[in-house]
Amino acid sequence: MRVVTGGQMRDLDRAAMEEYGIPGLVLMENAGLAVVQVVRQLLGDVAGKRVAVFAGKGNNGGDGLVVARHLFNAGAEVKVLLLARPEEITGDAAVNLAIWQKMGQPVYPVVRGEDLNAVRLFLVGAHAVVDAIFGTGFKGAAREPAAGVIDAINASGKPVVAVDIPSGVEADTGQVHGPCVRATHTVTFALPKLGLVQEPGRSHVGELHVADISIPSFLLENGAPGRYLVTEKMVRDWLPPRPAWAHKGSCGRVLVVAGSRGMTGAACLAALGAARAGAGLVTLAVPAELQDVVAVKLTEIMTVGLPGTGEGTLARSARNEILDLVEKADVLAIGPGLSRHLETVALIRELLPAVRVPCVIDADGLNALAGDVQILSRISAPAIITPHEGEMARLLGCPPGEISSRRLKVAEEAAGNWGVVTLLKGAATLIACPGGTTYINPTGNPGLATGGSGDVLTGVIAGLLAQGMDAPRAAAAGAYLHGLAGDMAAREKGMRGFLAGDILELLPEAMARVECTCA
Ligand SMILES: NC(=O)C1=CN([C@@H]2O[C@H](COP(=O)(O)OP(=O)(O)OC[C@H]3O[C@@H](n4cnc5c(N)ncnc54)[C@H](O)[C@@H]3O)[C@@H](O)[C@H]2O)[C@@H](O)CC1
Ligand SMILES: [K+]
Repeated sequence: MRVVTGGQMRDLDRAAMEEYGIPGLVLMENAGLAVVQVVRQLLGDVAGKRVAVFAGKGNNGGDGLVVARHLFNAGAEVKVLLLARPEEITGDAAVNLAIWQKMGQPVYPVVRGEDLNAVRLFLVGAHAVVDAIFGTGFKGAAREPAAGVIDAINASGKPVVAVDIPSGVEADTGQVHGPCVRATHTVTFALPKLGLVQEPGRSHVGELHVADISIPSFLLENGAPGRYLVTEKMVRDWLPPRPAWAHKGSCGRVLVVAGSRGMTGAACLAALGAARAGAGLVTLAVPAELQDVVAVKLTEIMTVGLPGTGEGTLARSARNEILDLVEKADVLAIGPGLSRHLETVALIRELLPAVRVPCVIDADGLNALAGDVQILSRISAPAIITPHEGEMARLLGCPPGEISSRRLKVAEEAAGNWGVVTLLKGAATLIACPGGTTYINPTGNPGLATGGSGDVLTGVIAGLLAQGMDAPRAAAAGAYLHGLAGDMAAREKGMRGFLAGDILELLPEAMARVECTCA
């Protein structure tokens, strides 16, 4: 499903109105009706229920006035609290305000500090709150009186249905710079906005509903490069079929180059991730002194010992042996637990430009490139990098704190500049592709912040690549399935304590769920 900025949504609204003649009032009416539907789901019969509708001075407030009218007609006791003077309301919102007033219904302006007492009083008796204060036109931090109203709504503990976006979230970034409504439900119109699927905005959304407001569907999903939320259906459609005549040689061979003394777990988890994702054959190559250790840990994975340094890391002299192994593989996954030993760093830097199969580069495979990141542009095969924010900061040579507020921009610039699929881990994981498409992954939970989780992801992506998926889809589907397995682990074992091994255990079930569910 496509995800848009506020500006892109305005363009779509405008196209619907100007090119197709759909009046703005019709869009606003449909928007309001969609919100009413969710309020009805929440309250059941609305007759006699008290609903506080907070309306701002823009079109989001206009939507709120439509909601108020329909709830009133259904018998609800509706209070409209207007965060503006009535004369400040213009356009379609003013039409809906006039209708409301002609129906003999009052509006309660909230424009001064002392009006907040009345707001708190209304909230005490309310069964539900409709937040139509700010929509896609909001930027920065809410000023008074909206700031105080938002705090009062949150303090009330009442269920809140946000109109289009919780007030206080910036639609384009998900940034929250001041007071922000914590919604139980958000009804967004036509397409999700970027701010609804990126933190910290995402945590304010509650249950997300995407409502049709009659914008022609071909305007919304035109298949052009853009930002897309990964859905279960997309992953199902992408997963390569496994034909009846499949044999292990036809399901892809993955070579995992990973591990160092003290970091054998990372190597094993990556190898198992590839196998669990369905790769036919997986070979794990580690420094020779570790081969016996990993061979004991792994039953289904083949192991190879490579020349090592005195510190138990891969030696520079391993280059040719690795390239020979790569020749026999369909995919290379490199990086988990390799260490930052100078010789190993040199090996990685020399090796990558010579690789001719699709590869996934993670962890120390990426750390090795810090300071010489242009090596990525010299990889001739499709490549996927999977940094977390710290690794990305190292690659870019900037402080780690500078990534989190502009994750989307960072990932998209990296993909464009380096010509590699860039999977930036975190909530939500982003997969930016050199072709201009970015996928946003909705699955996963904070429990995934556990050692080894990223190594499993590297393996899963490599396993999907080996089965014939292209790099963007393998990365996006890998993130989706890995997050889904994490969500299942959280449900089964509790979010705080599940381990990377639990993600591995649940991957087959996550894939089965995606493959079997009907559209
Ligand atoms: N035809 C359309 O464009 C449609 C728009 N719709 C609704 O309209 C919304 C967008 O409407 P608008 O563009 O009027 O914008 P908003 O309704 O989001 O209103 C923005 C208002 O808030 C003010 N504002 C911005 N930042 C502020 C801050 N930090 N503190 C205090 N005030 C601030 C602005 O000056 C502006 O008056 C959508 O979110 C959606 O709910 C829907 O009715 C569907 C159709
Ligand atoms: K809102």
